[in-house]
Amino acid sequence: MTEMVKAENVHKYFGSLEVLKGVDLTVPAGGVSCVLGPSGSGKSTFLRCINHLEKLNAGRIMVDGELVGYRERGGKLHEMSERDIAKQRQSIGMVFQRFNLFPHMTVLDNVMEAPCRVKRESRAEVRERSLALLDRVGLAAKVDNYPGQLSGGQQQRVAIARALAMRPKLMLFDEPTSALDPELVGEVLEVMKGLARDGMTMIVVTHEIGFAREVADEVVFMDGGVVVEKGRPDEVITNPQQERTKAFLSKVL
Ligand SMILES: Nc1ncnc2c1ncn2[C@@H]1O[C@H](COP(=O)(O)OP(=O)(O)OP(=O)(O)O)[C@@H](O)[C@H]1O
Repeated sequence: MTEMVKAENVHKYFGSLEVLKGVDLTVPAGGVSCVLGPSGSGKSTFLRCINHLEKLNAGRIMVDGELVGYRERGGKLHEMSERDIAKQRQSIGMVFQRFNLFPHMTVLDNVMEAPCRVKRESRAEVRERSLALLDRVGLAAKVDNYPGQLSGGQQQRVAIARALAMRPKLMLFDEPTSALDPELVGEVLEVMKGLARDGMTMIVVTHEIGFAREVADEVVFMDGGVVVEKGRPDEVITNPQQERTKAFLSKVL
């Protein structure tokens, strides 16, 4: 099994508040992990540590065999150079609750922006790839529109295409459907299911239990900065063992 993500004993503090208290997670290449848990349990912070948006205070994270961050408790952080961080971030796509597209740029230009600016790839190549990606997320007819002309679900699909345009080896989703009107959630989840079928490695923080049940290879339940329980969906969702998992699921199911 090739490990795409291996996180061990990750700790994160904001001031004196310990938000991650020793989180472990392994995702094999091509695997999908869905992270569930109540608000404030540290799910977003954990994703942000993987993507260098936060620095961990202790523990270790590897992505595709390369170190993201490492620190012995109380010791010095293994510092990656800014250049190595930038390079690694290019291989990790992230989709947030809020899509933050550039409002003054067309859908196509939003998708092309990062590969052209950051990777300096040829515009012609990026354009072809971006058009194919927009077709894949069902937005071939909208490439010349501006984000403000699209629904929330369409904008989130653009955000997914934008992340994919960088050809990531790992996709992180942080509650990608939480800001959407209920009738628009399904179209975004369908795109994500397609990605999973195509073998993309994904970590998905979500409250969509049905999606987790259908798509996840592993479901991870976090509460209070720790992984309370993890396993296959039929274990964690259908037959949870821990009281905290049962209490959470009884509220959301
Ligand atoms: N930059 C920050 N500075 C201080 N505290 C923070 C910061 N980011 C997050 N926190 C706190 O860390 C805790 C965990 O937040 P986090 O967003 O990781 O949880 P979550 O499980 O993703 O919750 P939600 O489902 O509401 O997004 C919360 O108490 C939050 O207030």
